[in-house]
This record gives sequence, structure tokens and C-alpha cells, in this order.
Amino acid sequence: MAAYRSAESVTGPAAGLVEARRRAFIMSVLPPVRKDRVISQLPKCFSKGATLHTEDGFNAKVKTACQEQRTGTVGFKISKVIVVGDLAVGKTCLINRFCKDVFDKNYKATIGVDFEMERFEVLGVPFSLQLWDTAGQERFKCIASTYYRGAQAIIIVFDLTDVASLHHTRQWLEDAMKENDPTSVLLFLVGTKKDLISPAQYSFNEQDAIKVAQEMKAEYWAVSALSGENVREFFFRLASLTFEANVLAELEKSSSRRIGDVIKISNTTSNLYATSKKKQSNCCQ
Ligand SMILES: Nc1nc2c(ncn2[C@@H]2O[C@H](COP(=O)(O)OP(=O)(O)OP(=O)(O)O)[C@@H](O)[C@H]2O)c(=O)[nH]1
Ligand SMILES: [Mg+2]
Repeated sequence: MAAYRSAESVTGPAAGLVEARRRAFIMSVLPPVRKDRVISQLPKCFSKGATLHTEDGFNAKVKTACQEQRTGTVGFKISKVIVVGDLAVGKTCLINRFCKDVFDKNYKATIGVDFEMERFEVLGVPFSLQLWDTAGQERFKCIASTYYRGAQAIIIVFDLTDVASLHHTRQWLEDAMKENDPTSVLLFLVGTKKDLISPAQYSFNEQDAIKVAQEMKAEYWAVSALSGENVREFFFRLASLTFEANVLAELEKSSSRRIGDVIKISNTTSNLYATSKKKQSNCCQ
């Protein structure tokens, strides 16, 4: 108990001040959250048959933690999202439509990687995403793959008008997963260029896409960067689910830290005794 009290006094007010300064610094460096990036409800999925997250709202524990401002470091972290898929499927256009609200009809291959920062406010808590746009061209793949590590979400993109690009998504996922933790990363399978196919053709292709998404345990979306259809909805959903996962991880970490502290104190006491006894006996040998 004495050890616990002394640890508390070291990490108490002084540490609180350091943390407050650190947070104030981060807030001053990061751009403010735009009014149109505020999320107060969990956005709906694209298709109930192709998502692992079927709940209608945010997790109750997450909502309470946000209300009580118990989200720990979530508001100061930047979550990494990587975007992978064949060349020219529309990865850059998708990101540019959301982040800059622009669309370029001319193809300019991404060389290596590029990234965009997006700031949100979810349930009153600031939340930042770093969107890593990777190159689909084979010759840049080895550069791009060095940026795969540490992703909290992976967006695997294919072109709705090109069946081969859907089949290649399995390989893209496999490569991205080599560098990431399959138990914690969120997956999204996104079909682009929805504006280029007829509703009948789309319905036909969708069945295949949903099958692949289910196999991958990914959430499926169909979007158009040209018209903007579903682009904002998709990124809001991704930001919300990533935020929710972060808060849940933070809550788990803080509760296990509390349990861990108690165990550590009793362990330390008994270990000290055991160690000194052992030393004594060694000494006498
Ligand atoms: N009609 C239509 N064209 C699109 C859409 N999205 C992308 N394109 C076009 O598809 C081509 C490739 O788009 P990019 O976004 O550069 O493709 P990418 O996946 O980033 O390609 P890499 O960087 O080489 O991997 C461009 O000519 C875009 O204008 C879309 O939603 N609709
Ligand atoms: Mg690109």
C-alpha cells in the first residue's frame, strides 16, 4: 500500500501538469476540427449483409466514457489508415474527393505513398485519421509496403467495372496483413466508379463483392469519387468505427492497468521477501 501511495504522489499533480501541457501543445499544432467533420451518431453501414458491426448506435460504454471525458489519450492520437488496391482503381480520387472535395479525371499514378490528415470530432472528442494513399503499380509496391505497419484500418479498393481488380483484393489484403495485427485492424472493401455501371450490372457485381467482403471479414461499400456518392458516408463510418475501437481499447487498458497495479504491489512485497531469503541462504552456502 505504501508503494502505491508513493507512486501516486509521483504521478499525481506534477504528471497531470505535464500531460495538460503536452495536450495543449498537440491541440495548438493540429488544425481545428471543421464543422462538417462532427459525428454525434454512429453512421449506418452500406449493407447489413456485409458488415461485422450491425449495432445501430455507438457502444454504450464508449458513449458513457465520452460523456465523462474518460477517453484517455484517444483525443491526442493519430490513427493510421492505409488504402491499397490495384493501379488506377481510384484510391487517390477517393481520398481527394473526401479530403479536398475535388475530382481529377486524368490519371496520375501515385509514386510510392502519399498521405492526408483528417480531423473529426466524435461524441465530443477530437479524433484524427492519417490516410495513407499507396501506389497500386507493381514497380512501387515495395516502397509502399514499407508503410503498411501499424494500421488501425485498411481500405482495400477495387474498381466496380473491373472484375479482376476485385479478385486481386485478396492478395492486397494478405500483403497488408503481414505487417499488421489481424485481431485489431478494421477492414473495408470499397468498390469505386459506381457512376460507370448501370444499376442492373451493379446488382450483379455486388453479389461477388459481398461474398469477398464476407470472406475477408470486411465491411463493404460502393462509392463514386466522380459524383461523390457514399464517399462522405463511408469515411464517417470508418472514422466512427476506428474511434469506437480506440476508446474500447483505452478503457480495457486503463482497467487492466488498475488490476495490474494491485497485483504488482502484492507481488513486489512477497518477491522482496523471497529474494532476501534466497540471498541469505546463498550467502550462507
Ligand atoms: N468515372 C470515374 N472515374 C474515376 C473514379 N475514381 C477514379 N476515377 C478515374 O480512374 C483513374 C485512376 O484514378 P486514381 O485515383 O488515380 O487511381 P489510383 O488507384 O490512385 O491509382 P495508383 O495511384 O496508380 O495506384 C483516373 O483517371 C480517375 O479519374 C470514379 O469514381 N468514377
Ligand atoms: Mg493513386
